[in-house]
Amino acid sequence: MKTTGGSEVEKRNAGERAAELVADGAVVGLGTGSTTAHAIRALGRRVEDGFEVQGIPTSYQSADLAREVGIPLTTLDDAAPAIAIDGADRIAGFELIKGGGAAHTREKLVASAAARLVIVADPSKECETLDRPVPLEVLPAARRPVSEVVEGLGSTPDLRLAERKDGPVVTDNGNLVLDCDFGRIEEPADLAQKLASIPGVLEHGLFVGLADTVLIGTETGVEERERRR
Ligand SMILES: O=C[C@H](O)[C@H](O)[C@H](O)COP(=O)(O)O
Repeated sequence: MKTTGGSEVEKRNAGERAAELVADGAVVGLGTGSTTAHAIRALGRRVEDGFEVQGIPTSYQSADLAREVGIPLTTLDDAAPAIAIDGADRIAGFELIKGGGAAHTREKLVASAAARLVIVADPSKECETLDRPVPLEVLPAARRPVSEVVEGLGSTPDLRLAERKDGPVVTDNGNLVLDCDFGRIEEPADLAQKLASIPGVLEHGLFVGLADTVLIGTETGVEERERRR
């Protein structure tokens, strides 16, 4: 259920601008997805030019790409990111739905540890009110009980199926993903709290109060928004 409606130029403009925001010597959280990939490649080019950064990946995808472009990797055990760069599936102001690539658990961990979270996206991700299914990463043994609780909250959970294998998507952490459609989410903070309290839910894809900067790439440049604290 990836929602990658934007053009590569829009994504690249956002990603490359985010890479410019990284200071020499910084530890950077490396998000997942097609837009963040542009930021990782741009950071790799800066590293080739002598820039020193260390990346904390949020998935196999971002770790492999970082290695490919020469970004040294570290972990949250060893370093705290000054900045994290990540994509989003839906953006309403500074509130997000993430997890279209099933990476939202580690993405939220790294984003929460970072001093600044920069979101990169194309204009197709923007909306007035969050309105897409919210991914939940759930322990395999918790699929049925979690589904029942989520149904009680007014959603019909949908087990995410793999595209190139029979059966479900299995996350990088060995769990399942339930995509839960709540319609228009008028109170994301309230829903986030309810989802976080369900036993067996590792993490949900609502990111509330985490994003500091939103970079929307366009065909000709980047629109930048900074959250006032
Ligand atoms: O699990 C995946 C992530 O939350 C991605 O950051 C999100 O799906 C956006 O990906 P993309 O930039 O490819 O649209």
